[in-house]
Amino acid sequence: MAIPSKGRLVEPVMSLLNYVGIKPQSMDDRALVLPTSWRSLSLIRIRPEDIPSVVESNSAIMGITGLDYVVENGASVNVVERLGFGRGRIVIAVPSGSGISSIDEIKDGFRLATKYVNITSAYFSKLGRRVRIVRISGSAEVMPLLNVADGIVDVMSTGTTLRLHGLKPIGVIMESEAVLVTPRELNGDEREFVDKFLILMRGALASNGRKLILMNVPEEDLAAVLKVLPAMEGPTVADVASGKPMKEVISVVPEESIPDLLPLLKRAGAKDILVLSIEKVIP
Ligand SMILES: Nc1ncnc2c1ncn2[C@@H]1O[C@H](COP(=O)(O)OP(=O)(O)OP(=O)(O)O)[C@@H](O)[C@H]1O
Ligand SMILES: O=P(O)(O)OC[C@H]1O[C@H](OP(=O)(O)OP(=O)(O)O)[C@H](O)[C@@H]1O
Ligand SMILES: [Mg+2]
Repeated sequence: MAIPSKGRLVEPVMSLLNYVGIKPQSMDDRALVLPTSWRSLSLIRIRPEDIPSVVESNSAIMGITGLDYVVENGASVNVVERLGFGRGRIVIAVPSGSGISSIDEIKDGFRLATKYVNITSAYFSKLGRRVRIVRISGSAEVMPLLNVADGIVDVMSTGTTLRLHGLKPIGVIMESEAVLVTPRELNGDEREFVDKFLILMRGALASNGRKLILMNVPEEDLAAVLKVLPAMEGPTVADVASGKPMKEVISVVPEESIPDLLPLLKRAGAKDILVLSIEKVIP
């Protein structure tokens, strides 16, 4: 699997893999190939912008990178999952005092500094506009200040970096987030491996923020307890083998509901409440 060697995505990708149960076996931060606790899986650390090419050539059967880099690269790969982190918008931004407030006001010859050369040129070609693209590989926000360009196309998340450099967004070209990509063609074994990974990864993502809660409830209090208890699909109510008029109630609830939920459950009559972490949810 190709994973980012630098930048924003490194940490969330490593923690996602950890969640799935994949642990790198090398601690050497210079190592580009990391064997893992899954014997048939190695992680290859690649620049995020190069990951689409590596996956397209079948040299890795999976890769995690930004959707923006997949589009920019133009590689023919399948985007099999959106991962919900590394979210941003690729925007066109101009100096706040420029008097320009929409893309329509960007005329032929306008200089745009960007590392998203292909995305930018495709966008303006479609509009029939001939902008001048200044290829850079980072620090885009400073380029208008230096008069290297009249505006930029770059990723924006909170907008802080744009504001800090006297820029304002005037249009969104695309939304981006981290994605899992695979080659167009996989053999049977590879497909099986990717499917196994996907089941575990979706399970880990779905379990995020959820807790398993179990409790004993005297039968006469059951209705009151069920009234306050949220559940994924209705709580499970099971008999307790003690012979007492007692039930065991099991449910999966959002983690943030726990502080409010516990006193409500106690008051409703629940006893011996256990709150447990969920490793995976496989539908
Ligand atoms: N502030 C941000 N918030 C969320 N996602 C971001 C942010 N900045 C970049 N990304 C996304 O993270 C991915 C990898 O970013 P990376 O660190 O390589 O680049 P960058 O920070 O955008 O640029 P550079 O390192 O070239 O300045 C990209 O897909 C990008 O869209
Ligand atoms: O809209 P904002 O929330 O301000 O985020 C946008 C900024 O984040 C990214 O840079 P990053 O912080 O990763 O810095 P670097 O890539 O220059 O190290 C990106 O290149 C933008 O400059
Ligand atoms: Mg960065």
